[in-house]
Amino acid sequence: MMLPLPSIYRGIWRAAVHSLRTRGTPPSRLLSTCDGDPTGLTDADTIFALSSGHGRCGVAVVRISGPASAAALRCMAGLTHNLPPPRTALLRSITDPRSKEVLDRGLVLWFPAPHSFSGEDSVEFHIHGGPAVITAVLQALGSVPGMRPAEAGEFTRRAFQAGKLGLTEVEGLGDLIHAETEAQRRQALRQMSGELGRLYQDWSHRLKRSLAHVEAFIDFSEDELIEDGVLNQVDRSLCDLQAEMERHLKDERRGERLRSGVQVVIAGATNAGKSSLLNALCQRPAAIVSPIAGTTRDVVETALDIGGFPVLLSDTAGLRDSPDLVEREGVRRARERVEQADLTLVVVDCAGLLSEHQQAAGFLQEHLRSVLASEKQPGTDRCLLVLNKTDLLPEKQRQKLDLELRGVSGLPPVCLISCQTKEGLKDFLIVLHSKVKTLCGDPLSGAPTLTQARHRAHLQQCVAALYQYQRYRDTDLALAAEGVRLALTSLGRITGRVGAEEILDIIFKDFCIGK
Ligand SMILES: Nc1nc2c(ncn2[C@@H]2O[C@H](COP(=O)(O)OP(=O)(O)OP(=O)(O)O)[C@@H](O)[C@H]2O)c(=O)[nH]1
Repeated sequence: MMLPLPSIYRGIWRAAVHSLRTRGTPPSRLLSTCDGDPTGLTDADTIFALSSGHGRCGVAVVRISGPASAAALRCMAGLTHNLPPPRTALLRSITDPRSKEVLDRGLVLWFPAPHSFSGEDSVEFHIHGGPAVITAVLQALGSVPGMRPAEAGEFTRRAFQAGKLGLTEVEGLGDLIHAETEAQRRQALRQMSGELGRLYQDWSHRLKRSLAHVEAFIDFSEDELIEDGVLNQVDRSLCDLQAEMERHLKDERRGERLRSGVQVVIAGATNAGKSSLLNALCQRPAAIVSPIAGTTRDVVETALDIGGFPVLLSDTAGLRDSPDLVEREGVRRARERVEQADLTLVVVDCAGLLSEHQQAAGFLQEHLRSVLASEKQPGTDRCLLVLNKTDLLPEKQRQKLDLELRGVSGLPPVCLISCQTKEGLKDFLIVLHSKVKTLCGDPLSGAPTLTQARHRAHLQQCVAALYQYQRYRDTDLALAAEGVRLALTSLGRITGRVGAEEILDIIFKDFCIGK
């Protein structure tokens, strides 16, 4: 790129500041999560809270963050002169600063700023985890001037404000705390390590660069200070970026599914053994089982861990026409669940199937269509056919059925089970696990995936804004630039950090030779 003379730097800087001020909202500030708090709580306060879980436990951790941390440590751990070496546990008596009564004997740790979780001076007290000890220490801390109990998430908010964590890392941390299965833990840890944040930061940087170039072209091309090829370069860069974002969005919601749980719905005719299957999978009588057709009327949900993947399993009302209003509502709900399901387990009573149908495969295809409410060939990748009650079949017939259905095109994987004898359940679980795994993807392999609907919405806005650039590129460059600015703002809402200063930095870096 051709660069202006040093005397022009100031002009560029002024023009850039001016253009950012006058053309729409600058994508500058940190997100409003950090805005002033109407409750009057300020970041100058030193905050404290029990950071370990509530209830009786061996050791409880009380965390303090803010400018008065050192004072609290001194007065409560009897350290009149020197503070302990940073990040080194020291066994001390912990006393009430008012009465000087010893409250407990425990470990104290000192984390001077900026090398702490929150980026501020911080202290940890590792005390005995009895409720009376915890209450006494928290009350004593409340009596230290400048200290107050922390609001929910305030330590993390301070870490974010101090630039210790990006928004995606903050979200990863939240997910890690809430992770209930192994795969969720892996995904959350990966996000917390900043991989997703770095991907978005890279995109953000490329957008800022393009925006800076377009802005400069608008302001200086008439003075012939900007090379003609600049816009073509921006076109190429934005086109590449858009393709990357669209690929990232085409992930079939695997990361979000893993984060919130795979919706697996058990559906089928009455008395097929759907509730029995739910109970067998969760190993408790969660749903009522009875020989009376139409027993289950509402949706019964349970959360399961299938080989490290989270599953939300729903039993539904048996599908049949009924004059009963309540049952009809149950069937409507069942159909609604099937529509929203990531995976449907279509349960069929195989004893009834054989006695009534010579051609099991043909009947099952028809049955699947009616359960999945699909006119076309039912999607075989989002469903499993579970033939239950094999214990009622003579062995020969069971084998015949197995052979007949193996590899029939147009049918999803077929599992023969008996909820009564548990035969076939192990193999069924293997098939189910593999399905769920495919639906969630491997959280550790490949590029980091989207994990939240929030990210998806902002990214979709980002891509739409890049289309705006393309649309106006040849007719109205100011509107096209606005598209890039909107894209940057949308992306900034994910990462939580887009600053006008950063755009100006890039203008300087790219256009000032010798700097
Ligand atoms: N022999 C045999 N009976 C079973 C098996 N699984 C379920 N049953 C019986 O079949 C009947 C219906 O079972 P449910 O689990 O209530 O069936 P459902 O599909 O939930 O029935 P609805 O509530 O009517 O939709 C009960 O009497 C069960 O004990 C099985 O594998 N073998």
